[in-house]
Amino acid sequence: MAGEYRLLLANARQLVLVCGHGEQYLLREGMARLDVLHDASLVVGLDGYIKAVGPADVIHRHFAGATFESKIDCTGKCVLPGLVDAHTHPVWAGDRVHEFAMKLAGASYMEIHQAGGGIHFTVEHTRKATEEELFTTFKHRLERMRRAGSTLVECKSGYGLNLETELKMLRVIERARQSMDIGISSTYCGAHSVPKGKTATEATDDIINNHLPKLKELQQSGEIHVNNIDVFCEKGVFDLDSTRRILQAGKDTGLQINFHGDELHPMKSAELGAELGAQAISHLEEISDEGIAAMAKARCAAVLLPTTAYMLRLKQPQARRMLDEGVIVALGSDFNPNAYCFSMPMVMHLACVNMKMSMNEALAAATINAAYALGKSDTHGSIEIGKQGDLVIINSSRWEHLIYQFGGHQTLIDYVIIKGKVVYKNESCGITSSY
Ligand SMILES: N=CN[C@@H](CCC(=O)O)C(=O)O
Ligand SMILES: [Zn+2]
Repeated sequence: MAGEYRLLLANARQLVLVCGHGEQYLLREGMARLDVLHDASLVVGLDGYIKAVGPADVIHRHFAGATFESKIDCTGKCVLPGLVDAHTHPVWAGDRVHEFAMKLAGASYMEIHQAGGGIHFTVEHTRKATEEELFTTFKHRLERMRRAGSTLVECKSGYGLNLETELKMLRVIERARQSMDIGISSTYCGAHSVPKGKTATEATDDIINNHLPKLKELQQSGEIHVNNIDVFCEKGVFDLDSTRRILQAGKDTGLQINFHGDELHPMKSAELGAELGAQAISHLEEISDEGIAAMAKARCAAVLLPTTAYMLRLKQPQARRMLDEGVIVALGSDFNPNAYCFSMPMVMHLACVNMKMSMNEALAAATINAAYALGKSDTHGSIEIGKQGDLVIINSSRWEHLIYQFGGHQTLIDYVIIKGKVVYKNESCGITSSY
């Protein structure tokens, strides 16, 4: 076939499609048995979308007369879909390394929060930071996520709590969305905590009467693009009733519901999310049996966050139980000043070891199911014709090394590609990493 294309990935030892038949998400056997091609090639068009994928000899014959802007020889290497990070808090000032020391010494997350630290500490610093300062650190964090293989990232506001700073954060996210080669799903999380000086009811009223109408106005004028609405539904933060009011109001303005629930205490958040038609709920360490059944029935994705359970020494979310009962399980890094981790490969490793997922399940949860949690599985999360050419090339002959080598992704990942464009190339590209 003649014509001009953006990229040819040639002769990959393994090309991990994840799925190949337009699936929106994977469950049980679908997750357990991923689609993998051997000795395969792939073509991305000038528009950044995948045009062909298949056995190397077939692709090379078919595209014999074509020209490519770039060609990468993947002999002996593996190609995977770009990873999708379904939960991050990446815009903030004021790290909390001192609180990490306090937690190691025995303080709980909520003890620090109730004493005015935690989210409150970060809010204080984020309110003072300029938009430029926030953008600079955010950009750097997105670059680090990309180097670890993430090509689509959910990004929350939530360290402003007042309208002015929430909008500042959303503008910073919008700037990255427009100026950087990375997929972003933007989340308004003004109900991340009850701001000092307000009751939860006052904060709820402020969000519904002031924040959401302003957000709608800015969405309509095209100044910002927000995809999801989030609330921290937790004892001592927003109770079930306030959560319901905020999420419903957000849904009424056209946002997808995607919120924090059942993390530290059983709140019946899962049941609420299923009832409201939430696209996803995160955390769920304390989910009830009824909540699991309700989420499975409502096709509401469970975004599990292994770093949080690990760092806060919480009980692990019941991933096995959810998988067995037909819940759509996704993964996120939860990058934030409490859980400082950019790396989805490390998240997958923790999900396997601590939550007892298989490597196939973890990869499906970090690709197609994470894309589903963001309402983006039409374009992301698997290697299929018509989807975005978002790809990761690792220098190993078996893709599982990406999970197996805990912290090894920095050496393993040779290239990260978004819409067929190389956005990261490893300096030490070419050195084998399987030993
Ligand atoms: N649990 C609520 N939100 C975050 C933590 C945010 C923070 O502590 O700054 C989470 O998902 O873990
Ligand atoms: Zn979170």
